[in-house]
Amino acid sequence: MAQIIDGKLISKQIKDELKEQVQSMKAEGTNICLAVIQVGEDPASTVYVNNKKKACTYTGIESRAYELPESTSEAELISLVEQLNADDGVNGILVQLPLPSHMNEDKIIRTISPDKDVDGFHPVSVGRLWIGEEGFVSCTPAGIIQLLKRSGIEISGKECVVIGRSNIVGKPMAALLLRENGTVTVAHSRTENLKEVAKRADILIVAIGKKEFINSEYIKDGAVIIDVGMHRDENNKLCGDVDYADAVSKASAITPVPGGVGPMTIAMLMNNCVAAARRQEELR
Ligand SMILES: NC(=O)C1=CN([C@@H]2O[C@H](COP(=O)(O)OP(=O)(O)OC[C@H]3O[C@@H](n4cnc5c(N)ncnc54)[C@H](OP(=O)(O)O)[C@@H]3O)[C@@H](O)[C@H]2O)C=CC1
Ligand SMILES: Nc1nc(=O)c2c([nH]1)NC[C@@H]1CN(c3ccc(C(=O)N[C@@H](CCC(=O)O)C(=O)O)cc3)C=[N+]21
Repeated sequence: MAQIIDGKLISKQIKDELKEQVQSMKAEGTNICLAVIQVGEDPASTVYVNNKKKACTYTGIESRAYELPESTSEAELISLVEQLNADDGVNGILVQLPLPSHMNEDKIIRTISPDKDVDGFHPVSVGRLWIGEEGFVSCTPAGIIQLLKRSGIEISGKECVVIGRSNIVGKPMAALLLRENGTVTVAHSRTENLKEVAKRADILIVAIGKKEFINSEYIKDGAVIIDVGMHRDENNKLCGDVDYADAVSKASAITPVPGGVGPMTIAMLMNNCVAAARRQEELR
């Protein structure tokens, strides 16, 4: 029987730990505030943004929501980000992705001050991660490391295969597994013999963006399966990049969707906000 890794429960534990830290910081006069910017009304983004607001309320972090119309110009968005960079009352800035197609996401991400980059997407944060300096780490991969550690799964020395090489999931995931002394392979759409490559994994992280793509044929007996994917099926039910019903028979541990990686992303965002406020306090 596979161990079901309960991301909802583990994320609650982390949020409870953070809640206490936020309380004691508040008692010493440090308020913590996250600014969340959403451009347009993509329904999936609205769900995620609302989950972030709820987590802020739960942990005692103030959240400021900026809901901008789809028609907002890039210059207007940049000017809002610059204003928030300069605002001492704001500790973290998150611009929800994807942005409308008339905007250059990389340019917007670079506008966010690296000191307030709680998503960990700024090139400065990415560089710090790869050279092992302290900095903000992308929330989804950071959450996956917490899931593994808190489930008692050893990373050091293990064969870790990451499928997907996006800047926000696959690449930072590879960096973190390497930092934890895993032996890391990154696979992608040009990988030959993906099944064989995936089957090497003791720990298989799947971030492809294709509904239920990975089944038991890609899985070594006893592997740990982490499913980052997020989709809705024909019946509007959430599902992942992994065919859970099939994969569960081979895995020693597996994350469900929903209730796996998703809630951890939000918990790590809260963690990054607390860290941002701490660092800014030290710099003052
Ligand atoms: N739960 C959470 O908190 C989060 C969930 N997500 C979800 O995770 C998934 C991945 O997100 P993201 O990384 O942003 O996605 P991207 O679309 O940016 O990247 C997908 C990656 O998968 C690779 N890929 C695509 N098709 C294949 C294939 N057939 N075989 C092997 N590799 C393939 C691509 O390769 P190539 O580079 O060659 O094109 C690319 O590197 C999505 O479902 C997304 O919704 C994302 C962020 C957070
Ligand atoms: N700047 C930016 N930062 C992000 O971190 C970011 C982003 N843009 N754009 C989109 C992706 C996706 N993402 C998720 C967050 C929470 C859940 C989550 O809470 N999932 C729940 C279910 C949610 C539901 O009910 O739909 C679960 O898996 O149990 C999922 C996905 C953050 N992202």
